[in-house]
Amino acid sequence: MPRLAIAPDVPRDLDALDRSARRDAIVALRRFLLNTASAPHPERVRNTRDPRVATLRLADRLRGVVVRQRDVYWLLTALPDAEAWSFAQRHRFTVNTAIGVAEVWDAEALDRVEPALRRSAGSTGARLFAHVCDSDLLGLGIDARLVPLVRLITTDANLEALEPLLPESQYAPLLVLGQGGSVAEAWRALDTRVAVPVTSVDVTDLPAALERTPDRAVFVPDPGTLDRILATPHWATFLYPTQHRLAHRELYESPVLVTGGAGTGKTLVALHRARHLAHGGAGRVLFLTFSQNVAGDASAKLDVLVDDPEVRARIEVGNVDRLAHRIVAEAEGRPPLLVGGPDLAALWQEAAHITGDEHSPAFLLREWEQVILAQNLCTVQEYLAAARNGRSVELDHEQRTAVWKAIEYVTERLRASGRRTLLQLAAEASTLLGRTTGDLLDDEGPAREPYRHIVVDEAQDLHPAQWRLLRAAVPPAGNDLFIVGDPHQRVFDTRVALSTLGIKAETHHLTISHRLPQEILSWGIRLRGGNAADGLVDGVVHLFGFRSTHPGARPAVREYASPEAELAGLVNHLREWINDGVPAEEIAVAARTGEIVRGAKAALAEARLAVRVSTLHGLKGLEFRRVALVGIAEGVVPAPETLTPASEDPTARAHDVQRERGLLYMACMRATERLYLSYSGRASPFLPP
Ligand SMILES: Nc1ncnc2c1ncn2[C@@H]1O[C@H](COP(=O)(O)OP(=O)(O)OP(=O)(O)O)[C@@H](O)[C@H]1O
Repeated sequence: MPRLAIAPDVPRDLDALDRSARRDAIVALRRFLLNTASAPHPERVRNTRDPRVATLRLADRLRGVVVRQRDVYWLLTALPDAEAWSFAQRHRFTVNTAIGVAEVWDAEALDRVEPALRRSAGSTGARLFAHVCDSDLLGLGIDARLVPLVRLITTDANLEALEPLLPESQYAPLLVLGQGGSVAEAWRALDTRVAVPVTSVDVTDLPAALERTPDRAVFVPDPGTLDRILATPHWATFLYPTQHRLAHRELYESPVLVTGGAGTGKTLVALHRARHLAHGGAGRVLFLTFSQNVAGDASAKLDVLVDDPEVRARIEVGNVDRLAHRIVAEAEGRPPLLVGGPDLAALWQEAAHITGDEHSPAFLLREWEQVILAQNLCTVQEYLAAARNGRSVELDHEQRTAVWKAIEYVTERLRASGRRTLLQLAAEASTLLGRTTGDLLDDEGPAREPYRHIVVDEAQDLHPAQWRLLRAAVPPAGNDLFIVGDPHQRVFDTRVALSTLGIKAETHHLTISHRLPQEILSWGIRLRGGNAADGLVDGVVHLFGFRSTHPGARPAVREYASPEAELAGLVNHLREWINDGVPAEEIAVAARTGEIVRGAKAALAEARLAVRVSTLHGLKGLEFRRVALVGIAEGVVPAPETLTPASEDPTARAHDVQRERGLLYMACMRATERLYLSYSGRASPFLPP
């Protein structure tokens, strides 16, 4: 039986066909897989650079190009006859000598650029790779036939022009060396191309190389798998090498933390990891994300990703608040009551008052959440002795006693009315779990298994009380916690290093955004300030090396004379987008305040533009082709009422400003294609000049 591996271009090529040609091609591929009498036969092509190349006739005037070795056929593309023959003649195929991945070369194009490179090299003695010896190039897997060409490269521009002609496993190390990086740095770049680590490489074994190249080749064991691959998006089948390596490792001895900039595929890695763990069958998998909104999105993606209903049933999707709610409800026999925002605010007002208004309600709330609940301090003695990390205003013994009294006032009132906050619920739930054998974790009945694996998305915004709950919800063992997050996109007030909570995680970092065009990404980095962010990791996470795979349009920033003119401008802009052919459901509009959101909703409803409108927070974890952010004005972003007065606590204020900046940055980073921002009056101070 032939074994078929398909490249990511194949589903795209078939999608571009008319219906009947597509259907014929799929039927032909099914026959090929089943090796029936009517299956297409490999047909030799004259004058190929690689004798293993052949074509398969898939439909009328349509051919698939395959590279064949032993029983394996690597289907690269499906094209009209003449184009398929030309593709087959132009390309050659190799196995990278350093990392063992399969490589595709447009050899004809490389032959064509050689004379130009030789001419430009003749006019200067400068050589971009003069500082690198041949053995280092060869050691990095640079193809022996490419080395003479590399020696002709004189400038960065020469090298950049070669990018589209080279396999990424060749270009990535050359780029680093060309920019003056060391051989060790070039190795690190090459490492991003490794999905399956290898100890020794047999360059003659293409089938083995394909197994190590999951972004370029996926084996199709049966027609059912073929149908699934053709029916699902690229991300469901073809993970990029680092993503694949992270998601598919058999065993992580300790918890894992994957950080990375916006659109680097963290959520996709987390979803693939959940599938991998559920397939392993060692026990239930809990996939947690921050809000119910995003949980719905994750659940839909898992439905696409996991076709076996039994495996899918092992993965539960939720958010941490729901988990806490459920555990407390089950233990207490009824759903817990939550306190509403205005009632809680009133209680903090009263608490500030009874302690002589020495501290503002906001100060007391922060002290409660960031010191007391964060460290699970239960008595005044514990509080008096506790470290107050991140709080810059010193409190002496007497002041701490007064603050404790104020906090006790609020917690007593809550207790008396039987109400709790979500963080209290999380703390309560972890205490309850500590006393059970895990039966509180089960929806369906008592005495079932606790979770065996927890996968956490959007981890940057979890509070220590919530982390303690997650730690209690999964027994410490291999593959217990798989965590992904981006501290630069934090939108709440938590900046906790996992190690301080007893979660010693192995960390990994993703740097390539597959969502954002480079122009939006670069502009966003300027908005964010480019500086490091803390939280999750020990130390800080940098934006260094964060880049995109593709170019695009620069963000459009528009100033208007009045809020009314701004909304009229929004309507016009959205009409242009719709006229460009962008479906309304792929457009999002967002603003910082509920009032501006309401204004935008009314204006868009009147203009009959049915696009999604939300707060900036409401965009968390989502993505849209086009994003419009309105009211990005001074006095609105940052929202003044969320900022601690500098006179009260300058550190808290700096954190508040950074959180608001992170919120706007996160919202900008949702756009896959176009970003539009507008304001009336003066621009938000966060907008880069
Ligand atoms: N392997 C892949 N195949 C196809 N598309 C991908 C792949 N990886 C990432 N992408 C693209 O990048 C987008 C972002 O992926 P994802 O949502 O997982 O990123 P993220 O790092 O979680 O982003 P954020 O932190 O901003 O929420 C995907 O929706 C998809 O468009």
